[in-house]
Amino acid sequence: MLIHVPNVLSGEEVRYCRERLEAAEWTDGRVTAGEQSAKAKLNLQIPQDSDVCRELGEIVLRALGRNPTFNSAALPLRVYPPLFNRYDTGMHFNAHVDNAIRPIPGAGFRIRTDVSSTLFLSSPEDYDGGELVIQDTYGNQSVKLPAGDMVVYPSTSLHSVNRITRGSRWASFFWSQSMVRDDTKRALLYDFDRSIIETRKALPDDHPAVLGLTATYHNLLRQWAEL
Ligand SMILES: O=C(O)CCC(=O)C(=O)O
Ligand SMILES: [Fe+2]
Repeated sequence: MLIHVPNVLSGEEVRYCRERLEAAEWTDGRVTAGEQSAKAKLNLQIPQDSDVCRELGEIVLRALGRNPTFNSAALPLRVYPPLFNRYDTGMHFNAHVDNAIRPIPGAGFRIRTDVSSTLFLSSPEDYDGGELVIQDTYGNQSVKLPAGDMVVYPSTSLHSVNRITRGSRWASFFWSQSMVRDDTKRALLYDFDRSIIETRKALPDDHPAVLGLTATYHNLLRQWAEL
C-alpha cells in the first residue's frame, strides 16, 4: 500500500528545515547504506549524529505525532530518527531494498523496518528527474510530491530514485516499525479506518453502526498488533 500524506510539514517548517540544511555539512550518503545498496547509491546526507539532524528530526517526529493519516496508515510502534538526504544534478539511487533490521544509534535497541517514508523538502519545480519509483503489486509507481508532503510505502518494496537532470532534490527519509508487520493487514485497517471516518460524517457517534464498526476495528487491531 502506497499512501500520499499531504502537508506533514507547514510551509514555515519546510523553510526552516531548508535554511538549517543549507548551512549544514553534507557527507557521502553511502555511510548509512548496506554493502549492496552502497553500490547503487550516489547522494549526500546530513551526518546522523549532528545537532542539525537531531533538531530537524525532532521537528519531523512532532509533525508525525499530530498526523492522523500517517498514524492510521503506518500504525507505528517505533520511528527511526529521521535522516536527511539530497541529490544534486547527476545523482541517483538505483533499485534496492532497505535493510530489514536497523540499530537505533545510541538507543541500545533495533527496529524492524516495516514502513518506509520520504518527506519531500524541495518543490517539484526545483528539479527534473528525482522521482521515487516504488515497485508494488500494481507495477511501478512514480512519486514526486510538493514540499512538505510525504509518501509512505512498505519497506518490502524494491525502490529507486531517478537520476536528477536539473536542480537538486532534498528530503527527509526514515523507517517505522509497525504494530502490524503485514502490509495486507495494515492496508485493511487503513481502509477500515477511512470507512469509519466517512460513516461518522453521516451518522452520530452513538449510532449502533458507528459503535459496531469502531469496536470491530479495535478488536481486529487487538488481534493483529504486536507491541
Ligand atoms: O531519497 C529517497 O526518497 C529514498 C532514499 C532511500 O531509499 C534510502 O536511503 O534507502
Ligand atoms: Fe531505500
